[in-house]
Amino acid sequence: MSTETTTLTVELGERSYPIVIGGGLLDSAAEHLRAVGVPDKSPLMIVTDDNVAPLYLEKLESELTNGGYRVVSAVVPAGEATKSLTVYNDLITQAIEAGLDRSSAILALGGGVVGDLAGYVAGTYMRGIRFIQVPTTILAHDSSVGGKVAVNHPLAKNMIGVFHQPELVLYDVDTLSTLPPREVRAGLSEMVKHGLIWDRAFAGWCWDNAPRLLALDPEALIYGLEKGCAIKAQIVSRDERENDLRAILNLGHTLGHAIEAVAGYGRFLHGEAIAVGMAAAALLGEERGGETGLYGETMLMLRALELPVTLPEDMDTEALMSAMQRDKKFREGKMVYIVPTEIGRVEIANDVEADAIRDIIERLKEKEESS
Ligand SMILES: NC(=O)c1ccc[n+]([C@@H]2O[C@H](COP(=O)([O-])OP(=O)(O)OC[C@H]3O[C@@H](n4cnc5c(N)ncnc54)[C@H](O)[C@@H]3O)[C@@H](O)[C@H]2O)c1
Ligand SMILES: O=C(O)C(=O)C[C@@H](O)[C@H](O)[C@H](O)COP(=O)(O)O
Ligand SMILES: [Zn+2]
Repeated sequence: MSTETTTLTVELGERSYPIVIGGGLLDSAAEHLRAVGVPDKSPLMIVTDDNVAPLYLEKLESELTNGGYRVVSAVVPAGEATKSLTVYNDLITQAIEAGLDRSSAILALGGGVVGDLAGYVAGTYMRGIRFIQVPTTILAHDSSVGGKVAVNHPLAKNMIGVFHQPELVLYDVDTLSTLPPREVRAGLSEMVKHGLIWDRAFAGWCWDNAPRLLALDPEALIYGLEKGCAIKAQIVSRDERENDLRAILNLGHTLGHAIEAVAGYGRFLHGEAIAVGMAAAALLGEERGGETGLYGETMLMLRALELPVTLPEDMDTEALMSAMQRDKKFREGKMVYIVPTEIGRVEIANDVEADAIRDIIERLKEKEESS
């Protein structure tokens, strides 16, 4: 996929950083690291997973080595279960053994799992060292931007983490050509989320262009990724630490994270669980007086992207309800839900009754039975 390079900026004062999006960027990684001031006297550590390593690790290692950097690499098992304190501890050990110091950078080469995990290592090793995101999934247009980094606890997603912004997001879209179709679909879930929370026209565009996006049409894909990154960057710039506005990026996540934890990490991909969560949120929104057709249109969009919109019959409603109590938006005894009011607009609501959520969960199961 050969394309022009676009650079967006996450505006965070002296911690602002570029998101560079284009084809062939792995081949010029050293130049991009230098441009953001990563020194070459201290070793760098690339963290990647065992699916991505055979595809892109050697290319990145040799580019950086040829560019004058000293590089060590750590390969973790692919999959959500890797976002754990156990793997985190292994990576800290490898960083110490490799002699990483406070001028070193950690590079995350992979999807959101590697990005969140490596970012948490970078954010805590010696109280925080430089961090570079090198995303290789569609979903990672979301996860690589904004500095939320974490590992999971068996009881709750992303429960152990920090905010640690990267200094560069280097998004080589050529890497996306090797993504398995299920991962393509899961990534598009967060793309359409950016439309559903912020930009009605973009949500409509994702719907209209679903076949092109699913087929990895380069023009459509790059437009969608740039637009998604731009929306995320705007929101993060206005509310870096989720005091208020940033919570809207959590559309579908209260239920989605509960689904991931209750099902067992990895059974539902993150983007799949979030799609079910967004369907639930749209149903809730319509019932609370949102625009007519909100639920129906959201369902059509998600289905056009071939995403799940129902829950398996055997999913335990009360287990989901308990897991939702552990959501990071739960404050002062109140659940907070991101509820659509129309396509492209959401409210942050703390007055949703638990029974309304229970009822919606049951109805999402019923829909599967009748289809
Ligand atoms: N920090 C944030 O703001 C944020 C935002 C959204 C999601 N997340 C997190 O991101 C994670 C999901 O990320 P993901 O969907 O990228 O999952 P992932 O990192 O597990 O990647 C998906 C799968 O694709 C493989 N893969 C990655 N790149 C590939 C490529 N180019 N070619 C072939 N295979 C490739 C991986 O090995 C993995 O098996 C979840 O843990 C979620 O909580 C974080
Ligand atoms: O960046 C954010 O803010 C988001 O909410 C983006 C989400 O897509 C992402 O899954 C995030 O990791 C969820 O954050 P959490 O605070 O609910 O764990
Ligand atoms: Zn998410």
